[in-house]
Amino acid sequence: MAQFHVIILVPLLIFATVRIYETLRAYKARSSLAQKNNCKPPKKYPHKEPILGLDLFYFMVQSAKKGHSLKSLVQLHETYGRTFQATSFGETIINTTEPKILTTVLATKSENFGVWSIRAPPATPLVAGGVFTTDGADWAHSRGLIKPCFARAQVADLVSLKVHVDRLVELIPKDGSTFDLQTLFSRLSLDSSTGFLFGESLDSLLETNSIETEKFLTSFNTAQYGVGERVRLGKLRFLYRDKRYTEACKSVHSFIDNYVVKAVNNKSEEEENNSEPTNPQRKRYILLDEMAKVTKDTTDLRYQILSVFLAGHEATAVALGSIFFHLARNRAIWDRLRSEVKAVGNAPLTFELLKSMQYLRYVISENLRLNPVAPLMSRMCLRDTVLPAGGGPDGGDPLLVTRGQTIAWSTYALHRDSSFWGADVESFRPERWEDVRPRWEYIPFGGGTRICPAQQLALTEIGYVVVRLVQTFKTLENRDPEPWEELLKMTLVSKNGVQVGMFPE
Ligand code: HEM
Repeated sequence: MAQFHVIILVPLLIFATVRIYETLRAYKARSSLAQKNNCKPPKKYPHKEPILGLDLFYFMVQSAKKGHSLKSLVQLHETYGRTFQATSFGETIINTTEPKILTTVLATKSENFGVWSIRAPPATPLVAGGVFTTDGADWAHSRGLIKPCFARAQVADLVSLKVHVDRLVELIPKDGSTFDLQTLFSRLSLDSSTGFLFGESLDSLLETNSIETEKFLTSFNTAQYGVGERVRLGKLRFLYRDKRYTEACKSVHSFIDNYVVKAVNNKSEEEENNSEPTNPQRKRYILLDEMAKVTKDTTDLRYQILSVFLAGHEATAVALGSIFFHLARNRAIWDRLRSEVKAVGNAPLTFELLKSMQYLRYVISENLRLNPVAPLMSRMCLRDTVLPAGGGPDGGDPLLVTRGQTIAWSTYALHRDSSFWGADVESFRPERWEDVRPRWEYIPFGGGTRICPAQQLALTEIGYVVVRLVQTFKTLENRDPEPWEELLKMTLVSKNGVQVGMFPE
């Protein structure tokens, strides 16, 4: 018996001693790092329940129910400053809108911060790999796979987009009757992104969807809703047990696998015969075809492509929706935009022409300021790191963040910092872009190493769609008496859609 105790107790004692030693060593190293760099602790949220931080969680849940999550975050920053520490289910969260911290986390020391532990667990099994959820070497592999496809040559490919926009224009009632423009933009974005990603558009604007497409869309919505719920639940995500979620993920995989197998077979055949694609549709840049040049692993390809689809399939539609939400409520802005569009006459809408239209750029930028598509972002700290600001009572001193802490920022709140943007932060005023030159105060596409690879593609597509609609319709009328109400999914959309009436030229 005594021998048994020794066998059990000695290893336990050694293990405990090693752990205590390691903890003390880490504590000492952190203290000396903080001291050497004059780090100060950040301002703290005054939790009533400081262990799990349930009071703040409850406040945010109530805000979400009222559709005020983002406004509440702005208020929290107004009260506690650009950087403050809070607790969420026992974990430390550094909330910030400090540009100096964002530069460090996203660019200069980005290798010390990751997304895997934040994004991968809730997104599994829908997406188990790929650019959006991985870090380190896996992320570099995925980013390398998609890079060639987002090069400028591809961005300027507006021929395919024209076909989809023609269909959208067809579907808009010409007698001024009320309709939801947001729904049409969602279908446009879906058609254009699937064409570019899979090589075959879902053609949802044709209203002749196959049963498979309908099933895919329903399954994808269910799966995406499930991912959203799991993100919201955080550590408690194990409580989310919905069989429909697992079934939907399987159904999405089987739909995507058809495209993957087709792309791999095509590429293998071309490589065997040393030939070019015979199908003219596949002569343009298609993300899946480009990826199949590098890997023929169908499971890897499934997650690589789904990852990009998840990140980007609705972003353009969301941005277009909020632009028209504001245009419908601002006659003077619509008129000024029309003057600029009229001035270009019938010139072909190329990448260069769209880029040269200054007021169009102002309208798009102002919209992404006021309604950033991805309003909430975060990173997990992977290695102890000294941040250049965020410490001390006014947040002006360096701050040490340690492994396992989360840095969270609300792009929505950052874009409403009145000390940079002025007192009229809540106004949709494209003219402000005549004077402001933001750097890290404005990051609708993120920044640094993980900046959105599709930024140019998205801006070109948005510009093209706006110009086409302004060319085709002389009047845009708002048919929704309500102000903007937030609907926070993975993206930020208008809860009531974009209810408008339009009259052609
Ligand atoms: C207005 C449109 C869009 C906006 C505002 C936008 C914004 C963003 C933002 C904020 C990020 C996160 C960066 C980070 O984690 O720090 C991101 C990442 C990403 N976006 Fe976009 N995006 C848009 C359109 C698209 C489109 C159309 C696609 C693809 C077709 C796309 C593909 C991606 C991918 C793959 C990533 C992950 C990059 C990485 O982690 O390395 N985005 N985007």
